[in-house]
Amino acid sequence: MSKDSWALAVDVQEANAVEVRNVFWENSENGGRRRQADKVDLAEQSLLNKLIRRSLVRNRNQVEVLQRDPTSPLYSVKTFEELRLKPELLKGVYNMGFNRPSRIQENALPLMLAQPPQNLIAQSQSGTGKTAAFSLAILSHVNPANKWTQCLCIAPTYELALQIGQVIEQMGKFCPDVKLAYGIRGNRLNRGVKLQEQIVIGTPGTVLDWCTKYKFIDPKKITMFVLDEADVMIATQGHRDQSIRIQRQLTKDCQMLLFSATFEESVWRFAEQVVPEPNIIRLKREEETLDTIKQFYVECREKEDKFTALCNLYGSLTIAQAVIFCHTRKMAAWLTAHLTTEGHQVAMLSGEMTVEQRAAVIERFRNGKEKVLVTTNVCSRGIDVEQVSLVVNFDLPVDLDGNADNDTYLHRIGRTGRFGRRGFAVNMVDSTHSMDIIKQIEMHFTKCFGMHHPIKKQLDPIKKQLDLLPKFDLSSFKDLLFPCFH
Ligand SMILES: Nc1ncnc2c1ncn2[C@@H]1O[C@H](COP(=O)(O)OP(=O)(O)OP(=O)(O)O)[C@@H](O)[C@H]1O
Repeated sequence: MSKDSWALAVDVQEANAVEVRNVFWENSENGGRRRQADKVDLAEQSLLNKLIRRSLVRNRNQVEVLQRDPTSPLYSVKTFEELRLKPELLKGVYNMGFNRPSRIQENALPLMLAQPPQNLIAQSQSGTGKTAAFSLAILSHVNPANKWTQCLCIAPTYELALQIGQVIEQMGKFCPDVKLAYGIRGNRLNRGVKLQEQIVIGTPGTVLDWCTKYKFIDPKKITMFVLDEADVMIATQGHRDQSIRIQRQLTKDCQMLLFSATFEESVWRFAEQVVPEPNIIRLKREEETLDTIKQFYVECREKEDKFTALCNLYGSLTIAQAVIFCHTRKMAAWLTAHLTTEGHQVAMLSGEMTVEQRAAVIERFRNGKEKVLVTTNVCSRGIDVEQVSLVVNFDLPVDLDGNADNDTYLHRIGRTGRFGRRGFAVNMVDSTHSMDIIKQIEMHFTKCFGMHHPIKKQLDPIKKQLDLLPKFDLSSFKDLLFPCFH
């Protein structure tokens, strides 16, 4: 790869842009330079998260609750029984294997089920139980005897809407009279029909058409409106306005609930437009640190040299599990092909794969079928595999200007303090520029954490203090890495 190649910082983009791109320049055959983009949109990322997640994301951060009426008592529940749910619904919850409410559910559920109805804006990271929470609120809210739509739920894409629908169907398994319909493109109904399903889940465009153009739904009879994935919603062209137009059709007594995994200023402004007089619940993400990570760098001359270094490390990589990060999918493909030719079994995540294919690769990796995963930054979102104890930055993370991308570095190798899993990071340095980047990263984290987290060139001097992964054989690292140093 050319030395001046660069990649966008994913975290920055996620906050600002419509889509996440990993962009790079490469020399084309006719000598010109070509721009390539590895795109993953936020809705896909969110779907990927849902497809691969089977349990709650553990989180120790405190929930912040901001009540509209600060004088009213703050309810929180530790058990589902306390919510006084219909028995068939409680059975559905237990049937899903939920024993007790998650952190966010402890506070959000009593608020959502309160009488008179309360509006809510809730933010917590992906996987903390938001979907399950509002699914329970929806099922508890609707009256099965009334054969009209009472609850509208909108999500950014067809696939995300289906995921929510599946949770509601599973949770409502013992509530046979509650029905749901999907307001998604391609789901055509005859003109003049009035929907009898109590719940409609869909995408903003279709749901808006069903309410206004086709009148399959009477928006004045909607008593609960749920907007999921607000951050993804506003990043999708048109969805923001359509969501607001749906909301304007509803009565002022309709209960409005909005959920988001992140809360930048733009999401906040949107949320305030959609949810009047809200109660607010926030659960902050646990900070990642480098405290338990041993970091090294290896000096190489060019990519072939980096490849040799990697092959030398390979035996150690596969004792535990490793993720290797490349700038671009082209580099990831090159590396995967070469590792495979050498007889190594590796998995690769690539931007060309469908979200289902990516989920399947992550699943196999999680189950240990492959020990090494090669990926680009963009594709790696959604991977949180506890047994990954080694991260290799085959290419160092840089931002648009070619400077060190510290956030991405932390995201790749950092761990949440609580679980404190030990880790090991190897950075491949192949130019004076990348040496400069490694220095920038080191300085940044020293300043930032007020503590020196050295990125060592040699393994040997600190080898003795490394009580690393129990099964890790460091001697092989040392011997095999050194040939690569200048
Ligand atoms: N109380 C609970 N007990 C055990 N598991 C739960 C509980 N609530 C949710 N889960 C499970 O945790 C996982 C994440 O939950 P959920 O999908 O509701 O989170 P989320 O915050 O909506 O995530 P996303 O933002 O990705 O949609 C799911 O597999 C879900 O079945």
